[in-house]
Amino acid sequence: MPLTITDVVARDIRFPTSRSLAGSDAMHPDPDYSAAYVTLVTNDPALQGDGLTFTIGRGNEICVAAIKALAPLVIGRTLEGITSHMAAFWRSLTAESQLRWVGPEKGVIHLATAALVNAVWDLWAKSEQKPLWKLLVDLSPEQLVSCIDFRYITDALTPEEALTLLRRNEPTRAQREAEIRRRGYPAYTTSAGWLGYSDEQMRQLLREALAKGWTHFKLKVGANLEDDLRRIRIMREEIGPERRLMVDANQVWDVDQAIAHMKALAPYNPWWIEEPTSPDDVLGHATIAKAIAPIKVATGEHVQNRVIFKQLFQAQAFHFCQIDACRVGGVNEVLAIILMAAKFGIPICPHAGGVGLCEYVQHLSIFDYICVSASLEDRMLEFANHLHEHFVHPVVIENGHYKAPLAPGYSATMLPETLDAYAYPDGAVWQKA
Ligand SMILES: C[C@H](O)[C@@H](O)CC(=O)C(=O)O
Ligand SMILES: [Mg+2]
Repeated sequence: MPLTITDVVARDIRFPTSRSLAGSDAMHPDPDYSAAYVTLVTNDPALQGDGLTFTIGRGNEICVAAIKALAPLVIGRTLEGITSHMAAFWRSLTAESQLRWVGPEKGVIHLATAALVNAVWDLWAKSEQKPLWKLLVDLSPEQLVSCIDFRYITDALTPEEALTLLRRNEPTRAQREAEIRRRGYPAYTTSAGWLGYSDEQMRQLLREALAKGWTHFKLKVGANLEDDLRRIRIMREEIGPERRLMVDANQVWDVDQAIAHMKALAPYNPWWIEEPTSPDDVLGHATIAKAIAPIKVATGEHVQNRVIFKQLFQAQAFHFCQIDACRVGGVNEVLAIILMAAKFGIPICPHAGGVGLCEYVQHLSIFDYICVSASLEDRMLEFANHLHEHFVHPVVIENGHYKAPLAPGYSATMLPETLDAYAYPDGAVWQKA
């Protein structure tokens, strides 16, 4: 009997993080970290696929509705039927003849696609008894390329070029895998620098983070210049002149404002400015990047699909590619972006400030290192220290590094008691509120 998806359960899970201001930034001062959470039920009671897409509260119910709209495209399909034609499966979701109109390949419908597609990859990895990164690492270059829908990107990356990029490092995959299993993947922390934290709280968290061995720190900016200057001075004082400091404006500025603001912060030696302006403004990013050099530009958590990433690469508009496991349409599209980044020589530093994102992106960076980039230079995973206790296999951090996850799957499976208690609006946590 082939493994068949018999049902799709979509849940609205929300955590009241706005009460502590964890996750706050200049554009999103009160996020309730949330997940539109998918379970693929199969004809094997011992095997299910779990996936999620990340939102920050209100609107999560819209993602759940979109998942329900896509579910009939998945129910009744066999895992083998999907995985043997991965690119066609992905296109069957993103190019569905009527649903496409409410995208295409962007916004709520694409977030929902990510939840479903990631759940399929989780199911595949669990059925192979491998963590997702290892499933990817064990696929041949041909198999990896066959997972990608190249529509709209062949002017930047052809399937043949993707194959060449993957074959380049194939003979040395094993040594990098051994290294990652031994040392883990380097990371930076965002957890001390949320915008809503007081100066005292920030100092305290920075001291704790330094004691734990963190060497790279991100600070939220963009409220007003006076506050930003005070907060960046505090962070520099605490971490010293050598450690890396990155700032993140979460899209609040116009292009000229971003340039002026970053010139004012330049004396504190920020390494990158993240999301200085609208994520859709490719040429605006390029203008900012030119004007504020040597400060670099990072973006990606709101870049909606591989097409906009393609333009950012082509226009030399950014220096760090911050893929998000849920913003684009799941693992398949992430593979396309990782390969384009390799071709254009841009390092991948995934976005992970959200629930479940750290659990996800560790797999993507480990795959990138072993199979594609073969380099750790200027590459780091983000770490945000929230809500990991709700996962069956939470991330493990040691001395500023993610340890390679070893449990089968894509690591986004939540505990059953979490799914009950944090269900919105009926779970105990929300009923009490
Ligand atoms: C609303 C989120 O917490 C956002 O601020 C995360 C983010 O920008 C990041 O982690 O980077
Ligand atoms: Mg950010």
